[in-house]
Amino acid sequence: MDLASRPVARLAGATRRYGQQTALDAVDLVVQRGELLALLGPNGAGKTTAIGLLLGLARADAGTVELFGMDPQRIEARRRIGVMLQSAELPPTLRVGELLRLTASYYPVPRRLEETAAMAGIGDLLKRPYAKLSGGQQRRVQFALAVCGRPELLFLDEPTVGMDIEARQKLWAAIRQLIAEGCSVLLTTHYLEEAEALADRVCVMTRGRVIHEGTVEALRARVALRRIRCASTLPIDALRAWPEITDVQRDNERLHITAADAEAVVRRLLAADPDLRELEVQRAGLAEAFTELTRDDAETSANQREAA
Ligand SMILES: Nc1ncnc2c1ncn2[C@@H]1O[C@H](COP(=O)(O)OP(=O)(O)OP(=O)(O)O)[C@@H](O)[C@H]1O
Repeated sequence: MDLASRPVARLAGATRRYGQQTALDAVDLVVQRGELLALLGPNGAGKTTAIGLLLGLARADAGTVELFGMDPQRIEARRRIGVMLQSAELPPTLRVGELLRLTASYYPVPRRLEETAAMAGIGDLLKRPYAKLSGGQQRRVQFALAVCGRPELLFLDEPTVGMDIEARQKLWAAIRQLIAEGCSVLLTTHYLEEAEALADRVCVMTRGRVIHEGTVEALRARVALRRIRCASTLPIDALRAWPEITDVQRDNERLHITAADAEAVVRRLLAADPDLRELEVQRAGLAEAFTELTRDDAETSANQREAA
């Protein structure tokens, strides 16, 4: 395999246990060069554990873990990554500019300080002590520290938690710029719109296992649901009784309906309410697909437990 087509990070059959708890159960996962892979899953799914193995913070009990084809604890591998974890313990008295200079000094070809600061939107914070910043500002500084070394692979563990909408949009733009430069990214997030906005591929985990892997489109397509919106006075209790409808909510005069067979529902709606207006039909998004997948998996596991 030539170097360019080799994955930048790889878990193969990786298992990690904590006492009786299997946090990762024979997980296969690869991050290819230049892609953004979003790791999704409910709390406790094993996302942080998977990242911890790839960072060499913990060892796998079984299976293979590689960063650039090497053991993740090798310094040659570590110099090529940038990391933004959920919690960061940084020296509180250092000023932001000092922190950036110090971190950049660990890398062979770091970015210029001004470039990093512009990328993370922290140009006005460089002289401030880190501990005095707001939570959202600290997250931006942590992002700057993760990218200052011009990493080939960036780990972002729930990077936009605590950020306001504007800060989140700016961070997304910076991530897109990094991808355009050829950087690979492994991102975990609970915001499905974040995965939808950024990811080439998504990997959905629950209870230590990967239950789906593919493009955002492929994940959406696994759920055939459509979202129907319209303005109508039809009572939702009556609509809930229609077998074609999966879910229905009312927001003032607007109805929000989820259904697998949208055409059948639309025909029935139009027949039932001649005054119906503002009809819209859309494919369901990642949120519905994700809920459906994790519910299916929970049901399958419950059935397996019953059968055992
Ligand atoms: N150091 C540890 N000691 C004991 N159990 C742990 C440890 N780290 C993780 N676990 C357990 O392993 C499982 C997976 O946890 P992990 O933090 O990887 O999940 P996650 O998908 O990152 O969750 P979240 O979305 O809440 O961050 C959980 O059941 C957790 O309790």
